[in-house]
Amino acid sequence: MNSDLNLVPLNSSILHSGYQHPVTRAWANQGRNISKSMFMYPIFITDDDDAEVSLDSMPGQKRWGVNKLEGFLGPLVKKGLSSVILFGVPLKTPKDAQGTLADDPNGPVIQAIKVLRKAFPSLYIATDVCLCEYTSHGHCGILHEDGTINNQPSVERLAEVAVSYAKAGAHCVAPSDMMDGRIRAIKKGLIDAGFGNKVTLMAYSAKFASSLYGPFRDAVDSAPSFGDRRCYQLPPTARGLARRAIVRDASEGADVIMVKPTLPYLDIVAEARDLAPDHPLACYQVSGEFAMIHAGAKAGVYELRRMAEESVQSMVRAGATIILSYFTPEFLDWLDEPTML
Ligand SMILES: NCc1[nH]cc(CCC(=O)O)c1CC(=O)O
Ligand SMILES: [Zn+2]
Ligand SMILES: [Zn+2]
Repeated sequence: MNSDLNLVPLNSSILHSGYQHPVTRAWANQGRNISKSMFMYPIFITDDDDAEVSLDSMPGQKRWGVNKLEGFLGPLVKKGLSSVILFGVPLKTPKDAQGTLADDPNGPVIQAIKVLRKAFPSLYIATDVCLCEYTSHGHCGILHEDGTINNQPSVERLAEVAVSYAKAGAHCVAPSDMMDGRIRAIKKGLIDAGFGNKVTLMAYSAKFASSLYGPFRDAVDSAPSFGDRRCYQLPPTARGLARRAIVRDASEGADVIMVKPTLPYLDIVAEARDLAPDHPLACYQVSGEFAMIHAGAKAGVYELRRMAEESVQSMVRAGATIILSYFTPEFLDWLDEPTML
């Protein structure tokens, strides 16, 4: 008696022959490999110049003072670190409703840009642009009396901050606030200040209101003092809004499109690849994803390196060309070792 299986022609029923050897597994990779230059390392810089403070919720990550940056990053640059993204963490100076500290010339981010430009001439320096680390209320924009977002002054302030970072020497500004129209406002600010063709604008375009930002908010002390971010970060179910935000930001002048978080949103990464096929596409593997991968490894669910590699491989498969990850230092080592294919 013939089973259905026997009706399948022999040549199309066999796949193992195409990947039983490490060499054929390498050939099965239909596209790009993970490479060192894809990685951008997020760094927390605080306003205590000699600080080196471990973060409980993010294994191996620290809050750094500007005096420690050269010693910390030197070995990583030697291993091939090509880019960083800076987050300011002011803990000593009082915050206000406008986020005045965001572009304080003596603040940690502007100081760090200058130190890093000097110490590592080849290192590409991006800066996160947002107000939540600097506002007394912890929201990403400026508020009306009733606590809702006041969009126009928010985008004006964000553009001002982005231009200050450009003036200090940042190669790239990356607004993560999710205010409407901030890409256009920042692009215009950069052009008017003479940075139009010098500074990259990386837009956190599809940024979802996620549970996965918890460790970051601990790290930078930026949890909102009331309410939440659901009026400006995207609802997790909103594929349509994500698509519109990606198209809008590309049309407003973004040089790079970002999707964040990554693993629960790989479909959106693939959408972004289609909607903005000619833009570099960044994926932010956020603090909660990093913590989750560590926690699973600690619980014996999987081996850390394999899971970290699998997570980044999935982003690249979906279309990512840039990976923001707290695993960057590990990948600089792993990519020098034989792959695990
Ligand atoms: N605008 C702030 C900001 N910029 C980057 C992250 C998340 C980074 C991470 O979790 O690693 C957040 C947190 C948030 O929006 O609440
Ligand atoms: Zn913010
Ligand atoms: Zn609300």
